[in-house]
Amino acid sequence: MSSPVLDFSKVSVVRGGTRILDQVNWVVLPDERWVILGPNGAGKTTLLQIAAAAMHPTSGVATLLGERLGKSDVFDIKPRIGLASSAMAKRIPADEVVLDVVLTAAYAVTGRWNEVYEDVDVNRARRVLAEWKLSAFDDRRFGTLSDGEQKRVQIARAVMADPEVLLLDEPAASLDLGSREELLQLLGGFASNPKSPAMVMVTHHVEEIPPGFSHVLLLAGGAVTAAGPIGEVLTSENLTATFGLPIELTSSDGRFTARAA
Ligand SMILES: Nc1ncnc2c1ncn2[C@@H]1O[C@H](COP(=O)(O)OP(=O)(O)OP(=O)(O)O)[C@@H](O)[C@H]1O
Repeated sequence: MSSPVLDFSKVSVVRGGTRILDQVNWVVLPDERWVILGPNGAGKTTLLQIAAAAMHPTSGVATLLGERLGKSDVFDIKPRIGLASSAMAKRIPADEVVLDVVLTAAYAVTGRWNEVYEDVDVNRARRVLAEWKLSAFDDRRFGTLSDGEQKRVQIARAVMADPEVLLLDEPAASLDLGSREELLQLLGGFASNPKSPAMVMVTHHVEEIPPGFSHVLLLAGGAVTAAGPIGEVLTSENLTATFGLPIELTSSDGRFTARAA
């Protein structure tokens, strides 16, 4: 068995006297694609922050890519992790050209400064932009793109550095139906490629789970209500327990729909 990319053991986070994460145990292997699902305030973003080495647990042990958080230098771990989130997007200058937004990821900075880019990096950035259907936008300024295009640029930027794990915080939030479906198709294609890194995606909606995702972690009140292969764990019963109201789940062709029962 290959080594885990993420290994959480009894991870808890306490902030201002509130227990935000409660004894979370979670293991992610390189070929797995996880969805983290749960209601507002469940602790999903906090869990992702730890997975991104952006926050340390109050107690418990988080091991990222074989490095124990708190014992290893986060500056060694962070470049190996790709993170796309709206918080990250806010740090991208609105007047930055899309090609540079992606290119700067190779140098772990936001905003072009004095770096001299190698042809090999420029070629890779163009390839990644094409992969995320962004070739037509490479000379556009980031701030002029639609929400859907900006989300794809964020992901392309995270993929550019060739991460060993790709973390996506609500990539489909605020997208219209067409943009959402376009993004889910791209994410599904990426997830199905065996060469892609491990993936973890936070979402509020089962409708936003791309086809090809393999596992789900359900979180409520900071605690895991269920975790494991999607086929076993994503059930009406587990969603009912997680969201605290009767929910009926239906699935078709690898996609899911949920509504109050
Ligand atoms: N510094 C803090 N002090 C106290 N409470 C905090 C702090 N940071 C976060 N919280 C609380 O922790 C809980 C979990 O937050 P988190 O953002 O991880 O949840 P989430 O599942 O991502 O929520 P959402 O779906 O609404 O984005 C929330 O109730 C939040 O108010």
